[in-house]
Amino acid sequence: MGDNMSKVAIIYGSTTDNTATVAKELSGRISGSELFNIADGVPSNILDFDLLILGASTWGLGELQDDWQDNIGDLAGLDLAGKKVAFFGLGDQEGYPDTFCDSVGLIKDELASSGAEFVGSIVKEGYSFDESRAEENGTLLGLLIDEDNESAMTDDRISQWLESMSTLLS
Ligand SMILES: Cc1cc2nc3c(=O)[nH]c(=O)nc-3n(C[C@H](O)[C@H](O)[C@H](O)COP(=O)(O)O)c2cc1C
Repeated sequence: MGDNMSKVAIIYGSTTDNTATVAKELSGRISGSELFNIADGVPSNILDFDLLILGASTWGLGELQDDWQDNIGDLAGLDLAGKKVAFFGLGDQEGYPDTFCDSVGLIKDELASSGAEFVGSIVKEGYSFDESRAEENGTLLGLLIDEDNESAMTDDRISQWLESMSTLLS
């Protein structure tokens, strides 16, 4: 690993472990990345990282996962100028087709004036939801995973997303 490699933090919030599982998978596939649970608060060394990969599930009807809800204000209060931020979200397209992975869009909105540059959007292909705050103009704001209905697609979705991120991760 060279000195120029981006330092990557993966920060997740997860209620029933699905987002945690994907976060761990990403962490295993992004060499040198560090993994944090937002339930422990915003990492004290967060400003040491170049790329923050933020992962959240969606609860209620389009609501932010609880641990993110408790801590998003602290993250949004930081100056993230010069940082890149990417997203992944866990949701249920069949049960919640109008709020699929909304948490991703909610976190992005909270960070709108943080100075961060948002990266990791990907073409929407092969999903079956109606509406999502994680979608902007036909593009997905990040990696969206549906463990409830399409767990067999998770591995490929992760691989395709990491491939699209490869220049940022090298
Ligand atoms: C009560 C309840 C509400 C939910 N609301 C949404 C929702 O609005 N949008 C969505 O995409 N998924 C929703 N889900 C699905 C979860 O986000 C999904 O199961 C996810 O994988 C959970 O991830 P976690 O275990 O990391 O918390 C809901 C699930 C439950 C049980």
